[in-house]
Amino acid sequence: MDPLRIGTRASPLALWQAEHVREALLTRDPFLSVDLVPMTTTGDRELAVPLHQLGGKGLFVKEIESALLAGEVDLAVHSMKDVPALQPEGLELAVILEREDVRDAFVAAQYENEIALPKGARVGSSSLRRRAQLLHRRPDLQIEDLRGNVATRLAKLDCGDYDAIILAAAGLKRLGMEERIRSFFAVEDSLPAVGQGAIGIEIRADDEKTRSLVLPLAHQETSLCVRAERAMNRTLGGDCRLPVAALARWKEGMLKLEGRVASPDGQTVLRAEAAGSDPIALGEQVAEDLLQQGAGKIIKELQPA
Ligand SMILES: NCc1[nH]cc(CCC(=O)O)c1CC(=O)O
Repeated sequence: MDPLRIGTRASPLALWQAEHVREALLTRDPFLSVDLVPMTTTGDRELAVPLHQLGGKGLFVKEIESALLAGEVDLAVHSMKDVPALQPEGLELAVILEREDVRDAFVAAQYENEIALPKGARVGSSSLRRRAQLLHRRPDLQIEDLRGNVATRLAKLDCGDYDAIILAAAGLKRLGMEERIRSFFAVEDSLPAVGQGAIGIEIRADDEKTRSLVLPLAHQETSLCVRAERAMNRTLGGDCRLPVAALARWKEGMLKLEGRVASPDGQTVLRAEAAGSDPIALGEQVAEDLLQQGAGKIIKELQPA
């Protein structure tokens, strides 16, 4: 049988995630043959440009989606955080795996957490979402751009470019670098990105063979939560470059979704929350609430010209 080809970014975290999917597939069927096909994306290449200024959505997935559509790979493994709210015609997010830690992590040499940071300290993050929420509480801090894969960002911290940096806990944990985490942000303080901590599998919508192989890897609860967060993002017209945050949780048969849209300077943080059972309706409801409060204006001002 032809090997199943997994398209992935070439970063260590992306390779870990693709390998994780490969192993899960092989656990179910040891006779499968599964190859990884690593690729470099625009988001990996354009490191000099702040994320939110790079034009176009899906900078970390576009090349992989093209390879999928062209039949060069059979499935793509993504960080859900990097996947735009809409899939290209012919592709489908078939599976979302169980979520890792959703929180943002505080990483620093000298300081234990945000409270310990002196006035005017330099914090590295290229995420407008992290920047805005941190500045909301600590307008004195200097947030500076920080791009590159996890190891690159840690190296920039280690050489003294920043007093602290913020990274997703999930990435550090997966890479076995949990000991670098000095503390975790409470989700109330740094509400995560849509899909943060979750891995998704994208396939060609008409590829029933691959679909049946990957479907057993789906995690029901995570799927519901991430679909609610993504429905919110879709309604807002947002993507991971914008100061948009969301977290859905599943409790006793009910979904609870909290969403935020912030101005990049952190002065305005709009918040909305609702509960329900249908993830799409819930996501749309929370988005409508945020739009009522003026989220559209914040998002519009941030769209590249
Ligand atoms: N945009 C890069 C990216 N995409 C996914 C993760 C972390 C892992 C995850 O959220 O699943 C990261 C790094 C980071 O935010 O620190």
